[in-house]
Amino acid sequence: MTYKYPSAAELGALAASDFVAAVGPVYEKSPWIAERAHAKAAPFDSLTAIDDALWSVVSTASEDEQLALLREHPDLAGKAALAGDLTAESTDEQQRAGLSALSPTEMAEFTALNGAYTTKFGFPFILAVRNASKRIILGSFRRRVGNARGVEMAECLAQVRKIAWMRLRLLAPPAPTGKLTCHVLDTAHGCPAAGLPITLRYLGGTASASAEPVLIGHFMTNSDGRLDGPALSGSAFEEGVYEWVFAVGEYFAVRGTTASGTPFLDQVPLRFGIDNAEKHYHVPLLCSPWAYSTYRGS
Ligand SMILES: NC(=O)N[C@H]1NC(=O)NC1=O
Repeated sequence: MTYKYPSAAELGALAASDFVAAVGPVYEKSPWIAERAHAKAAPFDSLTAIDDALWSVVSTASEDEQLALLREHPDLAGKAALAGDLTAESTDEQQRAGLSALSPTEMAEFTALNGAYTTKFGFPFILAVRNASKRIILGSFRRRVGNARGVEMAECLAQVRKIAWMRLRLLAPPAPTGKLTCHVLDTAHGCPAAGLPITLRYLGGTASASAEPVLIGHFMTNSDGRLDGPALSGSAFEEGVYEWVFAVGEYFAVRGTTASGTPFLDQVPLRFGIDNAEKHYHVPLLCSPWAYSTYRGS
């Protein structure tokens, strides 16, 4: 597999002006951060090393500089966004979160919250929204506007670092190493659920995704209650929202556990988010004809 992107080490070895041109935008309209990090600690051999060096500049900057950094951020669904006046990075993030398609009621709430928040704290509300949904964003906004200023200053700086990390990863995407697996256990009989049909669909890139689901495949658990291999791995495994549908009713009907022709648990849908496709996500299901539970396994 070939990448059109530089490796993290190539990015970290760039001369000062090229480094600032490439990495500068990860902190919104604040290239001084990349400049100082390069002067202090280049070259860097990994994205983590770049992230640490950038953050060390931000965390040791004066309070005035930190405030200036926060104030470079555009409001979420604010005037700049409406006027199409955002940086390329912010445009992408706000669009992916569905903020460019708000209903009039949602828009009115964002406008009111943006006003109340900025009046109270003197800087804009900041949240890393790339993989968030508008409901999650609004929930966080309503809660955080009630916080004390010191708490919000620290939270906004932490969010700014998250935004920078997500932007950094887009500059030099890591080789895909993650995978998705599952395991079904029959808690009515105390054994693996063998021969249980499962469907997997991809619902889109963000938690607000409402695009047509994409069928990834139909699977059947083996004698150990697992799939024979990962349902997704490598470059096919993308961040976003997925849904398993477990045919629990059919499984118990075939085993004769369900007396009635209308099982209580029929299909069990399980919608889950992947926010780091470099990781292994193991999604087990424990089920009986009457109950189920799940967790993020390993
Ligand atoms: N205000 C604010 O949080 N802005 C941003 N957050 C984000 O992820 N992209 C932005 O533009």
